[in-house]
Amino acid sequence: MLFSMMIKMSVKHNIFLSRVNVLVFVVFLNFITSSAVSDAEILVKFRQSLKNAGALSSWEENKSPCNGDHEIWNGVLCEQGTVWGLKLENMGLKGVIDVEALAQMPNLRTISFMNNNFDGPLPDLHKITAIKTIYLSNNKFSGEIPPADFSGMSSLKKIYLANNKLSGPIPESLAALPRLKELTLENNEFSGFIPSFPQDRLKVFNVSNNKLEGEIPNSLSGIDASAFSGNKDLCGAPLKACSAPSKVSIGAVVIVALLVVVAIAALVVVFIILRRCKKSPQQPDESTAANLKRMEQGQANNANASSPDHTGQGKKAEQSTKLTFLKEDGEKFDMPDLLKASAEILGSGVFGSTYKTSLNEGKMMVVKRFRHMNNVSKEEFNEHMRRLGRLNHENLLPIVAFYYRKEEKLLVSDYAENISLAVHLHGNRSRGIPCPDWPTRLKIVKGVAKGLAYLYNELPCLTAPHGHLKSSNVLLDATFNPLLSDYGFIPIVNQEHAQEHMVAYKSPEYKHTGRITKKTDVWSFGILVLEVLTGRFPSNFLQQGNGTDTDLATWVDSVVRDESNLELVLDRDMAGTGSSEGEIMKLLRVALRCCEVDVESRPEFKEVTAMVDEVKDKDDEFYSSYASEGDTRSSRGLSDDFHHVTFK
Ligand SMILES: Nc1ncnc2c1ncn2[C@@H]1O[C@H](COP(=O)(O)OP(=O)(O)OP(=O)(O)O)[C@@H](O)[C@H]1O
Repeated sequence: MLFSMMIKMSVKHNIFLSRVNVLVFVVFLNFITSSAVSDAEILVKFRQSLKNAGALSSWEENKSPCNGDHEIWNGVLCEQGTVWGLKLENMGLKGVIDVEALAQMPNLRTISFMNNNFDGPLPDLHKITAIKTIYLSNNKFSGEIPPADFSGMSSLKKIYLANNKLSGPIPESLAALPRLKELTLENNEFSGFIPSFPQDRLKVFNVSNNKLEGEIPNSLSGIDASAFSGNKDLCGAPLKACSAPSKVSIGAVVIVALLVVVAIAALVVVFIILRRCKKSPQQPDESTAANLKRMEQGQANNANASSPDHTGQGKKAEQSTKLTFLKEDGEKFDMPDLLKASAEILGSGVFGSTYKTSLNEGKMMVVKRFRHMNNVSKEEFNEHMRRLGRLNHENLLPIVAFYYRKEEKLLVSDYAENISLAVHLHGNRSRGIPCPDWPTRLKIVKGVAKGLAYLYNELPCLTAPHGHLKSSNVLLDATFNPLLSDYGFIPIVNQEHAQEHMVAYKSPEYKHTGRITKKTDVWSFGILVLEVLTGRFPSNFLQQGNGTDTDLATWVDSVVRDESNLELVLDRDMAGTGSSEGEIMKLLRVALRCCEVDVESRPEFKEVTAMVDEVKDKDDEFYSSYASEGDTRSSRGLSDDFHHVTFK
């Protein structure tokens, strides 16, 4: 308060301040911001080794990252003017995590770099000795973790490393951590035995879908079996008992030795044949590879600056880059028209990168590259695109044109002026990104429901008509009208990629039964509405396979069981909520019903649309009758312990 008053005074009466006053002010300023300034310096240095760090452009060394408990910089968590956490999620970050820099921040207790593109070995985290929670899931970290990498980290309570490509043994030093409560290592390539974690301390534990083998340590026998599923050769409680080792007879040893000799001989023969074949190699499809390369180069050049290709090679590439248009009306152009303009990268998603570019007349277009649709033939792809191209609804982003090549596909669409819901919910306020108020959020939710209902009607053959509903795929036009994007892709995305990345495959039913259903999009819609109302990233709330449901819905459900707690879950930045609590609660209950883990109890989308239609932006006399039935609506299983899923 005093600080802001002084700033105001200094601006207003600047010219009247005496030299002495200025001096006193500067000394005072230095005194109260000294620790924040040093955080700023460290973080600016930390950012230098990151790539694709556009989301951190608010990090300016001469500005403090925090104002009291409020963050000024994007992605920092503040307490009493100092940075206690970094939450750099979903930012497409790459490069090197400068641990040396972070180790200099005495108050740093939590870091999350989830859902980015970091690769290479896991950073040497034990240098940040006082750290309590580390979230690095959903990146591309790979390689072995040295056995002693976590030694000495006596404060460490939570480590999330799921969905990376980490390999080798699970480090012994992890099992030796004295305070470790939560550990997720699922969907990696860890091999060998599970070390012996001390009994009864781990509340969240998951090592499913690795290459682990051997007997599960006794201390972990009480954990749900799903936490160990999908491994190479694990046995013992909670899985089936290990079979006793059988005695090996001399005869068996002789047979195995003989087999080995035969196998080696066969390998030698194959080797000789291969060497002979090498003398007349088959030529690779040069033209395809080269054309793609040229096109990629064209795009890369254009991502930086306007650079039309005047070479003969460029001409060849132009010829091979014919766009197929999906609508009769509307301007026609070709790939070189898009590539001539200077393109700006909007971001990199799970399918590839997305660029904004402008046509000759200045019309903004968006080109999205897909790299994970290789298994689909040209005919299938064309047919599916034409089916999507026939869709027409005010809440769908139309696909204007597409381009097919075996190795990659491009989709062209109009540019949505206000980018996406994700940007407005989680974007940087200090960069002038407005925060939508309650009526705007309700308008967006209603539009999304309409768009989704239309998809259910028009694409009845698709199990999940959208399949990838999330806030960055809800684009916003100039009037904040929502436009769904990336819909209807499930049939054309490579299965393994879809399973790993698409929202539909993260639904509870996919986790439990390996299937998605007609109600999977209903679940995604529920999660999206909760994100809209709470302002929280759903990916911060991971669902674990050990019996404790810890998703965003469970957390909200457990807090608003007592409706007077509504305020505790609502986004604090959402304005315009006065006299609307009843209606907000109504929408929240609809969202929770959509998030029923049990697919049977989850409503059909038609029902959801009707319920959303009823929500108004102001309370009226109907609210009192609604409130009396409110608690009976949700039958979700509730978790007592939801603290471990909140970021703090
Ligand atoms: N037509 C468009 N107009 C404006 N912004 C867009 C458009 N299409 C995509 N974007 C924005 O560009 C960014 C990158 O989009 P992209 O689709 O590549 O990634 P994503 O939505 O984050 O992830 P995913 O690949 O899973 O959909 C996102 O912020 C997205 O909202």
